[in-house]
Amino acid sequence: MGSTITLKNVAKTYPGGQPALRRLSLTVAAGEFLVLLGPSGCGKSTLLRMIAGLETITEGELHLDRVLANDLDPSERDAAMIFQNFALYPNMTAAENIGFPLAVHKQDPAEVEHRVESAATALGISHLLQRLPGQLSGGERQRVAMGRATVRRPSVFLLDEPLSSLDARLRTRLRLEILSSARKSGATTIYVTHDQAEAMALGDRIAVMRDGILQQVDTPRGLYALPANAFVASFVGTPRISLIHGTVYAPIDGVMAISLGAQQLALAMPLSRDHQMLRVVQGSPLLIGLRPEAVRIAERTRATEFERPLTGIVEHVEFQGHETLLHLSIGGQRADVPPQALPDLPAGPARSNAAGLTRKLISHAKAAVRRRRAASPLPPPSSGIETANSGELVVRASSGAHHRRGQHLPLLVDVRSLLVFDERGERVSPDPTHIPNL
Ligand SMILES: Nc1ncnc2c1ncn2[C@@H]1O[C@H](COP(=O)(O)OP(=O)(O)OP(=O)(O)O)[C@@H](O)[C@H]1O
Repeated sequence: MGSTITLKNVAKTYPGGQPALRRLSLTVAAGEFLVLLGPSGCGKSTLLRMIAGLETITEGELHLDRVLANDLDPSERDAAMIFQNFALYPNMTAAENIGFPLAVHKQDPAEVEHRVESAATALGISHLLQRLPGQLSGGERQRVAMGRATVRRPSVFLLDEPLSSLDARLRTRLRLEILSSARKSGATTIYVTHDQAEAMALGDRIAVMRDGILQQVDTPRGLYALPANAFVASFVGTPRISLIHGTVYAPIDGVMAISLGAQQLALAMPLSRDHQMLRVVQGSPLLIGLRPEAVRIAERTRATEFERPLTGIVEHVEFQGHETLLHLSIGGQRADVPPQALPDLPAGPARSNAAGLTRKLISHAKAAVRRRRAASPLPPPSSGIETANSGELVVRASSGAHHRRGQHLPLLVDVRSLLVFDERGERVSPDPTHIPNL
């Protein structure tokens, strides 16, 4: 059975360096498969190595099954780790490499043979057991390495980008094998990657990190539909979310709308609770996030009660086989993810509590009232769409459809699917208590 891994305000600063991890708190349940996801240098490997006992913890506490483990020797942690380039003993056969951790502990040779065979069968390498590493392909060597890590049946399985040196097809196959082997063994697994597709495919939950700060921990579905901030929104999902600079207009006696530059989206009346809350950020610079599935190509006469029309000019056509991606100009300005990493989540479930968000929004209210006095009315839709800042909106088209550069396309946007972030990149809509129906 796997161990519960608890990190409490864990921090790491390498000698003479910047903090690599800042006060990170996280609990991984026994038997859970957690993926650590983030760009290069965000501290993923550091965290994994601290759990394995290969790196000291500067501050905070690590508990394995509620036992304080900060100073436990790696051999006392019942954890196995696999690295990107796992070294096998070149003069030992695959069978001897896999059985090595058991032989070291002087296990009965018959038991060693049995365990090696069952590990090799699970990984589909029984026929390779008598070969030396030099006689194996990269993928086969990696499976032997996995066999060596799993043969001891550790409580904790730590994988640091184990598939990144393999080709895409093999990677897809091996990641399923890793998943099924982790499920069978019941070990608690932490898997490091910077590949969001791999993270989405594997994780029970995904912990997204940036600059040594935990940004969000959630299921793949939760991360996609309700990203805590613009960084998470843009890191998760293919194709990437379109982030466009926008503003909320909330006239006392008119329809509330979101301006995306040259075009506007009137919000559906009566306003949803999420959209009522947007009143307090009116006039502020915002980032509006549109996932491709929030937009469809259709004439305005086909609009449902929640869809609003936009016009897009095709800037680039990306044929993907099963679908075509269209990069469109809508007269808006593409927004970048704010450069500063947002501070760690508060401990516990407060983040998913609507009251927390409401409090935060209300704290904007005074400033909003001041801005409202100065706010200019909703600008009239402009007659032409500037394409200088081109291709800010990405939408899906069927692979059979033929589109060409410069074509004007009628679009419908489902305003219930808008993700709205403040200037710092923190999500202000929708409300964290429910998931938009993407
Ligand atoms: N031994 C070390 N001494 C000093 N600084 C280090 C050391 N190891 C890592 N760092 C720094 O700590 C930060 C986090 O590194 P880490 O390897 O944990 O990131 P990562 O997210 O795993 O990156 P990658 O995906 O590229 O492997 C980086 O800024 C890195 O330069």
